[in-house]
Amino acid sequence: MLLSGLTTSLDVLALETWAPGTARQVLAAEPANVPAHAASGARRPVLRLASVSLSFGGLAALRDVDLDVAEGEIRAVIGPNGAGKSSLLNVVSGLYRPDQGEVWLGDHAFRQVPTARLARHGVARTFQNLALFKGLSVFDNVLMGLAHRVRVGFLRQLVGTPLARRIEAENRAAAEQVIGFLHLADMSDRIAGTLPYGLQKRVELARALVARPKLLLLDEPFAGVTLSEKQELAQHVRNARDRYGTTIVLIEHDIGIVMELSDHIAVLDYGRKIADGPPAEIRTNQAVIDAYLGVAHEDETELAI
Ligand SMILES: Nc1ncnc2c1ncn2[C@@H]1O[C@H](COP(=O)(O)OP(=O)(O)OP(=O)(O)O)[C@@H](O)[C@H]1O
Repeated sequence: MLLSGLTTSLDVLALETWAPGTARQVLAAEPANVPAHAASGARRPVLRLASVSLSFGGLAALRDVDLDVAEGEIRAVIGPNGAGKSSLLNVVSGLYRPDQGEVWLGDHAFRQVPTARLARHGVARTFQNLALFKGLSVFDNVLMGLAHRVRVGFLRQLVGTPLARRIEAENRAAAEQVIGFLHLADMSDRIAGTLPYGLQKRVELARALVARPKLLLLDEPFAGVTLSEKQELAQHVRNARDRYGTTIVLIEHDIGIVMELSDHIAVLDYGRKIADGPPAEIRTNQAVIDAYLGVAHEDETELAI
């Protein structure tokens, strides 16, 4: 418990923190161009993809994709099966290194985002298949969302000290806060694996939010949950953006919920971005309609454009 608890106020110890305006640029494998928003003085996007291409053998999963996601936005990335959605999310979270292009997290430009330092760059993600510790309580699962902030060696030195106790108290308070915010307080002591699937998804959201990420990546957050759970979860996602100002990027097949929830939607088809705009525009975009009608999956055409 102490180990998972020892993290919070050690913002001081974070190796690198997200500090727009003051952050140094790191790890640009090649010299990064100054992005247009910086040159113009416009507010910088929280996430930017610049000409990102990725291929597997001869197969192009992403082709020259640009994407700007503004602070506080809920941005969905949709597209038919195999369009490149997961590839895009995996590039943003550093699991894949693009063949070409850059990913910008605030002021930091990367050819390959360093997965191990994702949290320190203010990014959290959830996974399509739940990645909870099923044998731990809801509370302990949420605490784990803070476990990245302190180095283990330092943490050992701290055990038993007043600082350690203070950090643990702060972590527990942060976990309680987000658990309450997501209406999970009644089941805080329950073993996560015993909860209905929709609630487990909510616990995963709580764990991703506890460190107050600037950017939250949601990988098919509504897959496998019931209709009413979907509505609840969507409301929680919206509340998280409203309360914490979290910028959210989600990939999702349920177009109905995407249309309701998103401020903007980017559409991929065969690895190319074919549209990007507010839901009303996407709904009537002919290239999008053609892309969806070109595949014979009912769940995708349901949204039907
Ligand atoms: N690790 C990999 N190795 C080889 N090919 C891959 C790999 N990951 C993705 N691909 C291929 O890249 C293309 C894009 O796949 P991706 O999973 O990104 O699409 P998607 O839009 O997320 O699809 P889905 O909706 O079915 O999950 C597909 O043709 C896929 O087969």
